[in-house]
Amino acid sequence: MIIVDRETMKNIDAYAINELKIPSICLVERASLAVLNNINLDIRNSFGIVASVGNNGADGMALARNLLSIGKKVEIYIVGDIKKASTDFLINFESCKKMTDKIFEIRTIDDIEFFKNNLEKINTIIDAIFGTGLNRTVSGIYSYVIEIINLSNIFTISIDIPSGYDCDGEMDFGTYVDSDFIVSMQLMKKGLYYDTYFRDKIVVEDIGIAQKAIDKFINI
Ligand SMILES: NC(=O)C1=CN([C@@H]2O[C@H](COP(=O)(O)OP(=O)(O)OC[C@H]3O[C@@H](n4cnc5c(N)ncnc54)[C@H](O)[C@@H]3O)[C@@H](O)[C@H]2O)[C@H](O)CC1
Ligand SMILES: [K+]
Repeated sequence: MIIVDRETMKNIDAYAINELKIPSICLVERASLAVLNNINLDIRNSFGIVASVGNNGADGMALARNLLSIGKKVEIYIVGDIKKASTDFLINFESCKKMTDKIFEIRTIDDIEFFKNNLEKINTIIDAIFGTGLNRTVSGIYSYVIEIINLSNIFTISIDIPSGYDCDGEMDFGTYVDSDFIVSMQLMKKGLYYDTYFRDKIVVEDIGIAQKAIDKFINI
């Protein structure tokens, strides 16, 4: 098994997209389908997609669109400034806006209360707040949202990495999602592998990042 740190994963991602010209939206779509294929859709019918506005959130928007397409109950909660959203986030966010009006921004303490109360109506949380882009302490509204997710005791699936958890397993960024299951993209992340608490709750899925990009940065 190949195990990578954050920097190596970011380098591989960038090389695949910028040098091999693999469209990043294709990787995002594959990531969303990788999560979808790991959900038991016979028992999971109502979803709260909790996303920030980077590419971990982009994976979340693509998954939300796919869940809406098959008729699942989906509520989308955005934590972060949509005006700063990544291009890939906006592509599927635009579609989600056409498919549902249950899209809520979490910015204030009142929004936090609304979020907490609404969670009672769903049976699965999708954590799409942060992935390999986490680079500083989790604070403010982000930490409130993560605490509410953890206190909810609702089955929580994290995209790529539990939000707030350091990909390399070295830094304490304050708080992180206590994921029940993690679908990590393409390669096992160092922090998750060496942390026995998460290692048994994770699957690694191929999302179409070419072996040529991996070989360039991995010295086997
Ligand atoms: N193109 C690709 O490389 C692919 C990535 N995939 C997914 O994308 C994430 C990595 O996305 P990125 O945009 O780099 O960062 P995040 O979405 O993890 O974070 C968003 C954004 O948040 C800011 N930030 C960092 N730390 C904090 C903090 N403590 N508080 C507030 N904000 C914070 C920072 O600016 C980040 O940019 C990867 O994990 C995958 O899920 C696709 O799956 C495949 C292609
Ligand atoms: K995440």
